[in-house]
Order: sequence, then C-alpha cells, then structure tokens
Amino acid sequence: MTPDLLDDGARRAKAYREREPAGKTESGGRAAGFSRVVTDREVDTTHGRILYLEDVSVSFDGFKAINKLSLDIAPGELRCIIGPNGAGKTTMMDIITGKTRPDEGTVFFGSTIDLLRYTEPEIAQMGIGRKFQKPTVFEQLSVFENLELALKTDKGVRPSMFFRLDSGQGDRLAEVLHTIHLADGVNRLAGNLSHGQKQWLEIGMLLMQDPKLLLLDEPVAGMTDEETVRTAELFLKLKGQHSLMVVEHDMSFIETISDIVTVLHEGSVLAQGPLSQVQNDERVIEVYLGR
Ligand SMILES: Nc1ncnc2c1ncn2[C@@H]1O[C@H](COP(=O)(O)OP(=O)(O)OP(=O)(O)O)[C@@H](O)[C@H]1O
Repeated sequence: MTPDLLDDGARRAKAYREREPAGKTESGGRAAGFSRVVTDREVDTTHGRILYLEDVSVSFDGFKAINKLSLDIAPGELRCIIGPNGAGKTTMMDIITGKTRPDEGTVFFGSTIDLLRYTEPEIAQMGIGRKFQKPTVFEQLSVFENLELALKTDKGVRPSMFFRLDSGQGDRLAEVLHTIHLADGVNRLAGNLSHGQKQWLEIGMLLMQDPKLLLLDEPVAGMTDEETVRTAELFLKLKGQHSLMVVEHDMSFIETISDIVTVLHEGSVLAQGPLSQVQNDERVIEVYLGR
C-alpha cells in the first residue's frame, strides 16, 4: 500500500469517527452487535437465570452451615429444595434475602444485580419476596385490609394516610383474592381464618408487591390435606408468572408440584433432578429419605 492510500484511509477513518462519536451506544463506548439497556436494579434474565449462586460459604463459630453452595434457577421455574434438618436450607434463603452475609461466594439476581451489595429491605424492594414458616398476618384486620396494607409498604406509594387504591391496584387485589382462594372471605378478620387460609393470605400479601422471585419456607406445614392440595394448585398457578423456591419436607406435596428438586446436605447440593431420580439416589436415601 502506498503512503498516499494510507493517508487517504486515515482521513476517511477520522471523518467517520467525527460523524459517529464513541460512547453513543448503551453497551459501552463501542458499537456492539448485541446490546441491551439495563437500568439500575432491573432484573436482567436474558441469560436464562433469575437466581445464581456460586461457591457460597458461611460459617457460624467455625461450623460451615453453607459450604461451596452453587445453584441457579430459571425465570418462571418452581424449584423444590429438600434436605435433612440442619442441611442449610434456611441459611441459604437468609443469604439470598440479605439477612445473612456469606463469607465468600457469588449471589446474583438476574445477570446484573449482585445481591451481596444490597440490604434486606432493598432486596425485598427489588422483587424477592420471602414467606417464613409461621403465618404473620395482621389478625385484627380483614383480609382486604391485610392485602391493602401490603401495597402501602410497596415502593413509590404515597404516604399511607392518604392511600387510596387506584383502579389498577383494585384489579390486582381482586385477582390476588381469587388466586389465594379468599374471594369469598374478603371482609373476614384474618384472626378468624384457618391456619391454611392465613398462609394463603400471607402469600397474597407478597403477591400484591408482584415479586419476581418467591422464597417459601415449609408452606404446607400444619395444613389439612385439603389445604395442602389447594396450595399445590396455587403454586402451580404462580409458576411461570413468578419464580418460586419452595423448601418442604412433605414429599407428596413435592411430588405434586415439582419439576426439578435440589437436595441440600451439609450446606451443599447433594443431588438434583426430577423427584423420581433423586428419590432413587443412594446418597439421598442414606442422608434423608431413608430416615
Ligand atoms: N445464626 C446461627 N448461628 C449459629 N448456627 C447457625 C445459625 N444459623 C444456622 N445455624 C446452623 O447452621 C446449620 C444449618 O441450619 P439451617 O437452619 O439453615 O438448616 P435447615 O436445612 O433449614 O434445617 P431445618 O430443616 O431444620 O429448618 C444448623 O446446624 C444450624 O444450627
């Protein structure tokens, strides 16, 4: 190539750079074949994962409750978690929700939100709802008032004194009432509901905030058989619209709702797969099912 042609090329390159200044793309300072705009705290699931844990460990007084734990969950998935007492199931949920900080490891919500950088309330606001084993509804308030209250604590809502449901929120409340099987009991006092209905109401309160991921700790413990069946229906309905992580010991319930089951043992994943597969795994039988 002659010097003339080189000069000419350099001139054309300079003119192009002036026309198309660097930094105008959303993905950084250069033109990209694939780009997306991710705003702060928006869950990005384009990589097919809503929750991602890698090599997470935590010790309490030298005891490793979580030990190099790695697992991930797809958007809309209903994942069941089983395992013996002390396996680390609750501690894992504590880490995801920001209640416990791990000593090491990675915990991501979608592919961009590093959960370890956020506080427990911030994580709840970003769309991770948690249901503890015991129902915690406001017993002196009606079903309606409990659900309404759940909205008042939602992000960006006006101060509660002046709170009025707008039509969208009213529609949502009606939809949630139907989903949690309490449409006929809207004016009942929460304190007068059965144990199962209180659990559904609390799930409804979480749903009012439209969580992307729901963590549910032993949701059917203490329920009647009929309530357990209806809870399975409820979870199957939520699957797809939300991602769910359900910790349970009730194997017939797991059988009804599960796709993939993760077995935790001594703070790590011992086995994972369809229930029929993990049920026949010798190691799972030894530490959990064969008890
Ligand atoms: N804050 C803490 N301080 C000390 N030890 C703890 C703490 N939290 C959990 N542990 C211990 O860590 C281990 C895992 O407990 P974790 O509650 O996560 O198990 P689990 O699988 O949820 O059990 P379960 O099925 O009985 O609820 C247990 O040995 C527990 O005693």
